[in-house]
Amino acid sequence: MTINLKSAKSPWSSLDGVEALTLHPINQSFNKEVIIPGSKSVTNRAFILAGFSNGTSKLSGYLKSDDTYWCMESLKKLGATFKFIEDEIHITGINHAELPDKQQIFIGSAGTSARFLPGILGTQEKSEITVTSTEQLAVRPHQTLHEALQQLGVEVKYLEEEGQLPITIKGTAQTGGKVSIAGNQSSQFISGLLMAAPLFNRPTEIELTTNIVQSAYVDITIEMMHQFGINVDVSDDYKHMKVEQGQYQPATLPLEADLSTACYFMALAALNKSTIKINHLNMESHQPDLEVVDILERMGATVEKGSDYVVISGPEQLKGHLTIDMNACSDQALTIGTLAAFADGPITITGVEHIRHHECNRVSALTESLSKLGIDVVEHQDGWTITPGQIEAATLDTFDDHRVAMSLSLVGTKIDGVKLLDPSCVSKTCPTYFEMLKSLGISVEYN
Ligand SMILES: O=C(O)C1=C[C@@H](OP(=O)(O)O)[C@@H](O)[C@H](O)C1
Ligand SMILES: C=C(OP(=O)(O)O)C(=O)O
Repeated sequence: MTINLKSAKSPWSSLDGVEALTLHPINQSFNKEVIIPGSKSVTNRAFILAGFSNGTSKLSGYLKSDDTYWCMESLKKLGATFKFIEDEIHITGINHAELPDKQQIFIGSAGTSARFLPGILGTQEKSEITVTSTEQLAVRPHQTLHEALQQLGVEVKYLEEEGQLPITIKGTAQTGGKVSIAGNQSSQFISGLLMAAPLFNRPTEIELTTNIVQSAYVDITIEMMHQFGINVDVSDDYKHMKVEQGQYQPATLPLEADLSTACYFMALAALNKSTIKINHLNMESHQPDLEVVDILERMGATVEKGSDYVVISGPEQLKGHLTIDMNACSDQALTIGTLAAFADGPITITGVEHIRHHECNRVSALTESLSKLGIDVVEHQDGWTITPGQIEAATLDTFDDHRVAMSLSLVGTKIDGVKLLDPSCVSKTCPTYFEMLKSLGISVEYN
């Protein structure tokens, strides 16, 4: 029996049937403004917390993409209702005590749903929920989270391969209590435990046995749990967290724009001696990819930060001779790795071993892609040393990974004829990405 699917394409995907696209360079500087769609991380947290609140939440600024579509559909199957009213989404939550006795949900390729939902689904003894996904997501790391949930009284059963999706989740008479978990594979495991904790039938204490990668995502979780009425006690070193039992309360919230998506537009300006103003950003955001602004500054870009915008202007020549630890904002390692090919000296990126287990093995995917473009790349276990050189156009695989596609698209804005295969994978988090590039004057030819 195989119940996982190959594709996460949804009614919110774009570029249906487009097998490849070719990019052509800009050839002149531009000075433009853009608005970035909602954050996938914030939207899926808001959908889930609203979906388990006792009332109706009103959210604006949410993201429409494959990851958020399948999260919404899963919550609807569990009993939540979603209504689109003008530019808001109104979500009426389910009481977790009324989860269906038996149900099967499909979460697409979303790491967020895979790590945030199992805990919450394990808060009821009577219900048995099967979680299926794409084949890509099925084989990403999950078992550390599942073992932690088992310590907390949740039953997790593997339906195919040990440690992989699909799984069936069921609560028991006694959930909650103390749990120890490692945070060095994925911060999402910790976020998932935190979000479930108030709904367990005992108070929950989480102890971290390692540091947390991309720990700012845990800050986003704690901040949003607070917005939905639940407080988390955290020690200064993040090693101990304590969550009391409680019910999520509905919230009315504007959701933040996606700072990960914003980075491709900042990088585009930095690379093309151009200026971009990105409006409606939360410049105090916990989203870790905001750190890219400082990285671009180190690479020679000029930065102006406003209260709700940032302006990035690219230099004549991007600077190299840098070592950059990107552990805290590793979703952007591919973006900076791609820009490194255009710098005036080598750039070493460190601290990103865990991205070998994201949508694809991102470390080897960038090595392969830049090598095809003629760039000298030395791959390390936790990153690369990239030495700029003569770049030749090539046809590039996108590994069904939105971040590979968006990062490599940057090369096509400088070098004529770069062809990207399967560009619709950007629909995971930004279905409108290539149309946004076009609106900035970049030539995108769909093949
Ligand atoms: O919590 C979140 O919303 C996310 C956490 C990070 O995952 P890991 O901590 O698994 O690296 C990040 O890469 C992902 O894009 C979004
Ligand atoms: C790793 C990512 O996604 P996910 O939420 O599926 O983990 C990402 O968006 O770069």
